Amino acid sequence: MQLFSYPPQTDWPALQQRAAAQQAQDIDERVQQIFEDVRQRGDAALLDYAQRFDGADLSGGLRVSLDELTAAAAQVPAGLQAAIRQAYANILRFHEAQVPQPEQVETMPGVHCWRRAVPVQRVGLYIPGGTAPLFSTLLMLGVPARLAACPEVVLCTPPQRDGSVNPVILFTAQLLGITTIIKAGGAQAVAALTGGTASVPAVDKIFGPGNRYVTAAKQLATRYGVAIDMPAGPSEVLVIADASANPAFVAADLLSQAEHGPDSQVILLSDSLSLLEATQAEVTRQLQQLPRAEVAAQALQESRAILLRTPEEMLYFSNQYAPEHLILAVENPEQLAEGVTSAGSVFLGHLTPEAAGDYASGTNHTLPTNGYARNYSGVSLDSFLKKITFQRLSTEGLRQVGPVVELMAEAEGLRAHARAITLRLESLGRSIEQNPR
Ligand SMILES: NC(=O)c1ccc[n+]([C@@H]2O[C@H](COP(=O)([O-])OP(=O)(O)OC[C@H]3O[C@@H](n4cnc5c(N)ncnc54)[C@H](O)[C@@H]3O)[C@@H](O)[C@H]2O)c1
Ligand SMILES: N[C@H](CO)Cc1c[nH]c[nH+]1
Ligand SMILES: [Zn+2]
Repeated sequence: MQLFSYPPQTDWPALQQRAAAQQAQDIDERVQQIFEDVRQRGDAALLDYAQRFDGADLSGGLRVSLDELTAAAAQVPAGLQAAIRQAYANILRFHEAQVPQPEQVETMPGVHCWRRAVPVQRVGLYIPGGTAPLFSTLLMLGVPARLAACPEVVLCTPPQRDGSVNPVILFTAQLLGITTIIKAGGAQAVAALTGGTASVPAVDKIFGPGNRYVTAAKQLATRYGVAIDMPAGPSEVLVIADASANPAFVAADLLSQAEHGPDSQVILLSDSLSLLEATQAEVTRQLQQLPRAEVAAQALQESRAILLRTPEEMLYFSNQYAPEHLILAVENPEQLAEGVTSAGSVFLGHLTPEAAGDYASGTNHTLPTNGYARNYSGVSLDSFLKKITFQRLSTEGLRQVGPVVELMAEAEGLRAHARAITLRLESLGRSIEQNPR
């Protein structure tokens, strides 16, 4: 992890470009080929990719059978089952608070307008499984999908080498009532959810994080009329730490995102050189103890520890960078938090590790990466809902709003629009004097 002091502000956006550059053309081209292949060969293409990328022989079928699903719980230790249930309850509580309230507005006498939330009808949930089976991600997507009452939920996740799906993922799926589970990962899974195959139903919206192939594939899916939650690629964290921070805690937080993948990026900002140096020493020490040390070490090569001058400067940097996760390991985190304008999710104080949000505190961990926190929110209940507006005009309402519309339509040169009002007003017996023209 390289140490920088006072980098010129003009260099800051360049940090963000790193991942963008990696989202290179070759990945897009590869993903396009995979889409075309899945479109032409359907399930046969999925079977080939499972063999090639996951080392799995799926000739027994792409779908998880009911037997596989029901056998999963017995393979999950009771303690882990209880932890998953607790996380489920917390995530549910947080997302239940997002249930939209009914809206009814009478904008003019007799003009009634209202909005109703309806679930996206067919949703695809992508659960990463390339290097770690992220059953926690299934909770993050499955809980709001269930709360929204989406009628059709299709889960895709890469198979293990023996052709099975990780039992903890299956146990979590059972908890959520999800039964359509496809053994497919990467861009090919996203392609299958986009166009459908014999075994994979096409969906209206695709959710979930993944590596660069998955993220590029989701972005390609939007060109075929399928919606996505957001670009949620390789994990990131930015920590703002002052002299009051504990270097061991900060190092652990940085490593917790570095261990996700070689293309993760972690950034440490501080106005204390001694904190930066102590944290770097801790990172080196703790890294050696990690089973995924090699992965984390690769991520650290493109990560940065940066000495800045003031809390305002650190906040400015962070808002420009727009991290997926922002940790405020400072004495007065509330004050700094008020100035946050771009971040996926924010963690305040020395006792709030980002790992809490990854698993169990209740907030959603599917978040925008690579600077997309500038213009996207993370997954929430809203992501699974569409809001449809309704209206009804009474006689009084038509008389009130009609003349306004007639005038505006005429001014735009759209006579048919005006006539749709005029004919109705005349049917109600509007006098010539009432006519606005
Ligand atoms: N932003 C978020 O909210 C969030 C949340 C959780 C995880 N993540 C990120 O998700 C990612 C998970 O990545 P992962 O790789 O472990 O699992 P993954 O499931 O995303 O990807 C695995 C699949 O990638 C495909 N693949 C691998 N190499 C390929 C190649 N050379 N060509 C084409 N396809 C290839 C394979 O099909 C494989 O099944 C990590 O980067 C992690 O940081 C992000
Ligand atoms: N930190 C990830 C989001 O970037 C989510 C996760 C899942 N498991 C552990 N962490
Ligand atoms: Zn994580």
